[in-house]
Amino acid sequence: MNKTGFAVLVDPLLNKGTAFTAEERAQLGLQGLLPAGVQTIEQQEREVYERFLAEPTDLAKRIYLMGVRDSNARLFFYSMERHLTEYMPIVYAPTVAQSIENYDEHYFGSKVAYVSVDHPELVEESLRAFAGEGADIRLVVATDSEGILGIGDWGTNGAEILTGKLAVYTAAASIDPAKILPVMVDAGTNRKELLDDPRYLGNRFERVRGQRYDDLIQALVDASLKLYPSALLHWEDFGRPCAAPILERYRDTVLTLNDDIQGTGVTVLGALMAATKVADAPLSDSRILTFGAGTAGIGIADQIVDGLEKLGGLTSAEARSRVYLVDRDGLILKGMPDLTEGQVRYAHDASEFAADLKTTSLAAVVDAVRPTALIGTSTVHGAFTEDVVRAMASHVEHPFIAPISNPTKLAEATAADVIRWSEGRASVVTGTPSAPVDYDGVTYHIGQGNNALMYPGICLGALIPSARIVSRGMLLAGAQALADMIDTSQPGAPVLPPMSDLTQITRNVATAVAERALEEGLNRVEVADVGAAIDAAAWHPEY
Ligand SMILES: NC(=O)c1ccc[n+]([C@@H]2O[C@H](COP(=O)([O-])OP(=O)(O)OC[C@H]3O[C@@H](n4cnc5c(N)ncnc54)[C@H](O)[C@@H]3O)[C@@H](O)[C@H]2O)c1
Ligand SMILES: O=C(O)C[C@H](O)C(=O)O
Ligand SMILES: [Mn+2]
Repeated sequence: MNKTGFAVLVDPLLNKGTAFTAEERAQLGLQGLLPAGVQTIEQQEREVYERFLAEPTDLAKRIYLMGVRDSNARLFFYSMERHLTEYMPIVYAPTVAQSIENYDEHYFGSKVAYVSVDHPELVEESLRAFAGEGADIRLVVATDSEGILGIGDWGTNGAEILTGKLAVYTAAASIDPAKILPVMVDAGTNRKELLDDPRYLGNRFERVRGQRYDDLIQALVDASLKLYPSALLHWEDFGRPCAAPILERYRDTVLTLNDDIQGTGVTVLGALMAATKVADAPLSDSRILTFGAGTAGIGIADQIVDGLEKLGGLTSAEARSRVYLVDRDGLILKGMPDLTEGQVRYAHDASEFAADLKTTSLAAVVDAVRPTALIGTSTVHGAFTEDVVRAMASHVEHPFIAPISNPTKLAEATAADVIRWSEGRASVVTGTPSAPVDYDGVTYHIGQGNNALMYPGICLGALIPSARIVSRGMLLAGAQALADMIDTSQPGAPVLPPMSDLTQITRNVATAVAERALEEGLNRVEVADVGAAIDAAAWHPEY
């Protein structure tokens, strides 16, 4: 049944507000519901952008823009397309973290589907209710909010991470917002302030673990496969105990992507490949030290190892031996208690090191390991001190240094400090945007090492041929496509393409990923021309 009257105006995918023409107003029963003036989308957009500029704080800007998204999606994306670089840090990281931390003051619930560990039998109904009968959902994005960025467990207040990821999907990959379903998995929260806060809206109990939790996740996977068999399931910001096990359970049989593990892994691998061009060293010479061996840290390690093996020609054992991890208790060594499965893969033998090595000193570990690349996924602000960066730069002419913990306040170092302390020799990427750095007559542009560069393209590339799974080969093809966009001939050039090129990055990644899926025979539909299929699938924010 076609909607009329207010039902049109409150549907963000139908609403045009004051841009409805006189004819449309008559047809849709809107006469009397709008002021007399008729605007073009350009006029509306100018007003949106002026109001965006006038809002006093980043958080106020985000609340305003997401309000536009919720009332008129085409207008929001039309505006985002025009001001992508300015809107990204507001809609997405780092400002999304402020939305979540201040949720109680500003939200009454986010526009997402909620599923509860108490009611796995209602999961299918929740998805149907949110998407509407007959919806053509191609992408399900789920979080349980246990590990939001680096700010931890935010229970259902973490739902805003979904609205941020969704906006990026559509802005970057032109995925029709009507085809994306965000799901807040409510398994409780371990944040005491929330449990004690009368305004908290999620389940008021500690996180449920074990069989009941696994059953809820299985119910979500089952419902998604049943209702939307060709959809990709994207997992975001699950906590360390759950993220990797969920991915391992489903990655070989279901079309699925863990953004923090795989999206981050390919982003950093792409940057590392570009950095080896700057260093004029083969990828196979890389030695990796990852500080913060959790979900993202292990995801990056695994992805780099796959790259060293398949692109660098090392054996799998050789590739693994090039990775060193430091976590809370220092350098990860065989026999340490309570290692995760991922950490065990990279635990080194203590006999490789001097007996008096202070394994909890990052600078001392850098001196012992002599890594070419240092990656920060620890959430420890300032952990890459001057000593650490100078140690990196003393062993390698062009080290790769990636303090990518989010949001900005948790980053291991600033780009400016890393450039200064390495005397302009390090290739740097940061998780949130960094201003260019002037040092010794050169302007250094800093790549944003954020999985936003990759997850839209991987997903689009998997959806175009309706891939059965996201294979390791598809991920590597994506990383290669990213690295291929980098021209390192200019001094100060970044090792990742700029966020302003996000739609082109996404297209290149998607093309490579789709072509690899076809080569590997993972496609469920035939695609003769990937580029034409991407164009045909694209949703455009126009009236
Ligand atoms: N830029 C990106 O695209 C991107 C993607 C994913 C995650 N991240 C960031 O990475 C960070 C980690 O995320 P995660 O999902 O891996 O979290 P996580 O909790 O799974 O991992 C964090 C790890 O850091 C370790 N750690 C904590 N304190 C430490 C210390 N003092 N010394 C050494 N290690 C310490 C923890 O023990 C844990 O293993 C977050 O800030 C997140 O925003 C960035
Ligand atoms: O959300 C981001 O900005 C990147 C990443 O997924 C993270 O968890 O930090
Ligand atoms: Mn994340």
